[in-house]
Amino acid sequence: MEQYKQEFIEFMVDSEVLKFGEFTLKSGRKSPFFMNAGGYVTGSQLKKLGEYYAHAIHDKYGDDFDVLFGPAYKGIPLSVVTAIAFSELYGKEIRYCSDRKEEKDHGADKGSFLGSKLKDGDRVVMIEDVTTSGKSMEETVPKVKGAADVEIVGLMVSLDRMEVGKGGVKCALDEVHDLYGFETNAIVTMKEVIEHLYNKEYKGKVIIDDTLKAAIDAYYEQYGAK
Ligand SMILES: O=P(O)(O)OC[C@H]1O[C@H](OP(=O)(O)OP(=O)(O)O)[C@H](O)[C@@H]1O
Ligand SMILES: O=C(O)c1cc(=O)[nH]c(=O)[nH]1
Repeated sequence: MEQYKQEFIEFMVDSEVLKFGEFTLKSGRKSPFFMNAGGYVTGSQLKKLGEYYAHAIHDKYGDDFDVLFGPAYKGIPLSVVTAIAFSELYGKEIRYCSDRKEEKDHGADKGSFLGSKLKDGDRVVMIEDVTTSGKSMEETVPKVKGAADVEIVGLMVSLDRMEVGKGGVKCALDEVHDLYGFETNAIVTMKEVIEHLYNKEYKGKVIIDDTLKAAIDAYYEQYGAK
């Protein structure tokens, strides 16, 4: 596994963003792990997070795009920190845009979006923390396409949870690709997280031990891509 992937996994652990326990997901699935991107809270964590995303996006999609779109809520800080990092690292001014979960009915920014207005001809990169079942993309892509005549270049998530989409067979990220025709990529996959943390000491502690690994395996029996 590449060095930056190992560093990113350790960054998630150090930032207490990668959690193990019992969590109910947006899709209703009950998962023994959860990546809480809302847990990046300090200036230096957010700066680093933006840099990881900017590198990954530049690597996969280049810089020929105009807007980073992050779905509410956690996509809002993700798109903001990545737009800052992109300008610092690559000297390219990318605008950020996000949707609102509730429509705003007053002020100069009424409507369902915040940040930059989407314009005809914009090339858009979608940015998310995770795609689990694809539900969020299913809700967001029509909103983005409905706002202007834009082209979605691709989606970047930080963790590919490697779960089936709503079709029940393919990985959700592949399903999103098939459905909408844009590329989907992740900084790291859950397989890489397990490879890096299972039965290995990190800062004096084994984070994924046999018991936790068994719970993760059972989860993948049910929800892993077939
Ligand atoms: O692929 P899916 O099954 O849709 O799951 C992934 C989505 O679920 C979470 O959003 P959520 O709305 O729960 O969180 P937030 O409001 O904290 O961003 C996450 O941020 C993704 O957007
Ligand atoms: O599917 C989800 O709701 C979900 C999974 C995850 O790992 N992190 C998150 O914020 N949401």
